[in-house]
Amino acid sequence: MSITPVPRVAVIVVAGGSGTRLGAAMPKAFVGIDEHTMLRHALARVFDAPQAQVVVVAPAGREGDALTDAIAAAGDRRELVSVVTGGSSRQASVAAGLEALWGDVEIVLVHDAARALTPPDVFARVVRAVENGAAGAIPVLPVVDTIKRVENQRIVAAVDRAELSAAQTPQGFRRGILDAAYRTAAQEHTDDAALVAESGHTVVVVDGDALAFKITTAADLDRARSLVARHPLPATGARLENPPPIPRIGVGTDVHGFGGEGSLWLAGLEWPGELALSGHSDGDAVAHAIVDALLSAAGLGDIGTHFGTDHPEYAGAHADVFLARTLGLLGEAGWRVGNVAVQVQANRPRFAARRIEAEAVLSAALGGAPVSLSATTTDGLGFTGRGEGVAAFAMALVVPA
Ligand SMILES: Nc1ccn([C@@H]2O[C@H](COP(=O)(O)OP(=O)(O)OP(=O)(O)O)[C@@H](O)[C@H]2O)c(=O)n1
Ligand SMILES: C[C@](O)(CO)[C@H](O)COP(=O)(O)O
Repeated sequence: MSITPVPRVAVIVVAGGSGTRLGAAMPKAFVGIDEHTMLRHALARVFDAPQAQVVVVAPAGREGDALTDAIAAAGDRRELVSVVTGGSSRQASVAAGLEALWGDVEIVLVHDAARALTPPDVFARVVRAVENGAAGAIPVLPVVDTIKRVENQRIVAAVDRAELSAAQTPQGFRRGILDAAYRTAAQEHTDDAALVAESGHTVVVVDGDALAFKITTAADLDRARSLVARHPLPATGARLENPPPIPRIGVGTDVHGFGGEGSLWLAGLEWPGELALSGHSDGDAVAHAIVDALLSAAGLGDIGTHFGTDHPEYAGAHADVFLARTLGLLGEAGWRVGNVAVQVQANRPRFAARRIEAEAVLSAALGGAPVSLSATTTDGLGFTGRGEGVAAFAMALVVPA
């Protein structure tokens, strides 16, 4: 009985670009989608299929960061990973990756780190097409817009979109064919299929995937962030099949001093006859601590990110405005509120008689999510004990919507 050997597959993950169109303060592959970088997300999906070798192409000076991401994604397959330094174009970066391939690799996939959410199925389709005899295979999606050829701001022709496809990665090739195409390339191309076609080989297409979109602009990054918020990466090296939706907790604190004008507003209630707190808004430390806890749980920054003093619309605003906006931010990112617990430290006001009322008001502002409130004094210690102000501490749980 003869056994057909399984071809050795390598993936070159190109992460060497600067990301000028994204305009972040760092090379694009190291921008965070959540607590993980774009590169880490791309590699998690690469490692979700068995590979013989993974070569990461990093921008000069960021090789160490790339190795950290690669090791985290590889888990117990650390020995498959290497990092090389990229070049001044994507093509030069792929060429650097090709130099690092092991001698026995037979099929090479080239993948953009910028297509960070590409599902493992797409890799499998590309490998299968090359295993079945194609010189090269790339994933494509149909073009959905009406296409025009434009010159000098004028339409000069309509282009039949049925003839067009949008190319994605990973792009896979027989190793010898890709090596030769890179050795003989006469010009710069934006993808590998173009070099292989230029060298006289036929490249076939397989179905692409909407999730394999390239993170090119700030809007693409927002889209990736909102998708990942609902399905975060599992722990180091773990497989991605059916990732469980993980709830997240967050913490928030706030402090305001007495000395504001008008009435006291605290925990969403007005307290006639009590000293007012000072602040850009109404100084409601309880509401603000809850906002911080919810934003922290959803990984959406903190109150200053969304409600800073540079937002005049929040001057004097009460809890309902802050909490409704926070609920909206969470919803856009794919989260709903599980519950909130908040504790106030203050000599005054006395919460015992109005605790239930405050919980109901805060809960209503959060779309009905349970809010529990407790209050304490500090035995005369600290600024709250001296009656100078109020402190609040909140914890929140958010769950995927
Ligand atoms: N010198 C380069 C340029 C690009 N790439 C990689 O090629 C992929 C596709 O490129 P693109 O999205 O165009 O990335 P950038 O070149 O970084 O972006 P921009 O064109 O906006 O500067 C990315 O994963 C990018 O890191 C690379 O490895 N080396
Ligand atoms: C390789 C690629 O992602 C396939 O769509 C694309 O060609 C990269 O090109 P870009 O022009 O540098 O974005």
